[in-house]
Amino acid sequence: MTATTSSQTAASGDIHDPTSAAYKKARRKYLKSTRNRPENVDADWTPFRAAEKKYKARFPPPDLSDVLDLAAADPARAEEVTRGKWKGRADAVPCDEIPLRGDGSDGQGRTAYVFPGTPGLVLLPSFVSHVDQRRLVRWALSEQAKHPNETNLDTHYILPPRGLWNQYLKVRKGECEDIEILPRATAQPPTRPDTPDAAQTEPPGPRQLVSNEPASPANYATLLSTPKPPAPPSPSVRPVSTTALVPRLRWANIGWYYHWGTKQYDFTRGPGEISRLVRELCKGIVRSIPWQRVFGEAQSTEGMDWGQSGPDWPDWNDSYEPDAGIVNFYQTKDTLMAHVDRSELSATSPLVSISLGCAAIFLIGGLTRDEPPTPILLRSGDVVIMSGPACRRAYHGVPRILEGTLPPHFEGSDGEEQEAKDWEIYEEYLRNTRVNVNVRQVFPKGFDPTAVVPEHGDRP
Ligand SMILES: O=C(O)CCC(=O)C(=O)O
Ligand SMILES: [Fe+2]
Repeated sequence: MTATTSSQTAASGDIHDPTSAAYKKARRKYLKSTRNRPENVDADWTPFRAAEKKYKARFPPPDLSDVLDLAAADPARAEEVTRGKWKGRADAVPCDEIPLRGDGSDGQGRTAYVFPGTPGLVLLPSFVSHVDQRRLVRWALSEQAKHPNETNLDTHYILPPRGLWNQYLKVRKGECEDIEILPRATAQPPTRPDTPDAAQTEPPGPRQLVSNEPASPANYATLLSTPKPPAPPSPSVRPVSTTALVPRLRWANIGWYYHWGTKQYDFTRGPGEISRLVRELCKGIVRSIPWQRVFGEAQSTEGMDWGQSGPDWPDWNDSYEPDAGIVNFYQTKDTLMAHVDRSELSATSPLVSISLGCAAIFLIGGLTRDEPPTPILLRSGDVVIMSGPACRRAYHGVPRILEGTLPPHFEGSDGEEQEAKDWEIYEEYLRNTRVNVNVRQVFPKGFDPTAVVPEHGDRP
């Protein structure tokens, strides 16, 4: 255990302890910010918005007794749960345990949970082995968040060719200077803020999520012909050191490239790479689910619209093929507001979401914001699957990252890791970070994108 670990939950930093500096500071800020607040300000909130507000609250820290936390009942995770201070309840939400397929010889967690209130939602607590969790973190920072993949920082900065994180490792190891990373805008004429292009830039900061038409095989030709101009770099961005930029990394794409301005995939850029590690892990996860137990006769089919070709779940063991996604990097104050992922043509195929590092509150609701969401405490190694018509396009979000919750298995070097020498730099970053690997399938089985001609123009 390192020195930072034992001190992270000391009195000064524990928000739950009314005598701590952290508690008093949060209280002061709360009183200041609510001083002139009109009454009834929350009268019009949707149930989803109300839940977001509840878990976002800095003061008093939210009560998590109605948050599903399956680790709270798992003796193997006791240290992780007690050390982190934040704790929900294993019986907070109605859900049913189902056994996973396979013999369990891989030593991973072998049970999943399904939710009668949200058919198609599957939770696999502690599914990813500790070794794979560390591998995924290394992969996300060192391999995925760099060219030719795109990150949120690429629009505004000229990032080092070896990738921001690899540059940072060199700086931290004393192998090079903490060089300034230059803004992209200096190399180009300034953009007037009122031009249409500028309106399509994703501003620095939290991801902006606006409404878009759901993608489907029927509108694929339109998607192809929608212009997707590159987002212009912000003219107000200043040079910044590598060290200062690392905590501002928010996302990196996986596979097909996403165009934030139109909220559509830019298929003209070709299929981006999808790493073997992620592909095999996700395919293994989907194959391990007894889908019959999730969608079979026992479950209600009411309101389950699978579309013209009917339920596709019986084929998923063979037809599931991840080809896109995003790695999200959250610092402890970051949130992801309620949204629906509907840019993929397949509206039912499993979306596999892997949590790493610090824990978070995940809210998953229904097809509108009016359905009260289910709150789930996601910890490192947990996997969520969103699938089928009631869940794949359900509203969901992450209103809170839970500080001080990095589990013990990320601490210290693992003797078997070849590059164990630099692990402490990863560990330090993870103390304030949650990484989410969010993997999707864009094209439904049997859909041939090369056979479609754009509405106006040539094939990509
Ligand atoms: O971080 C998470 O658990 C969810 C991320 C997500 O919903 C997304 O990337 O669309
Ligand atoms: Fe999402």
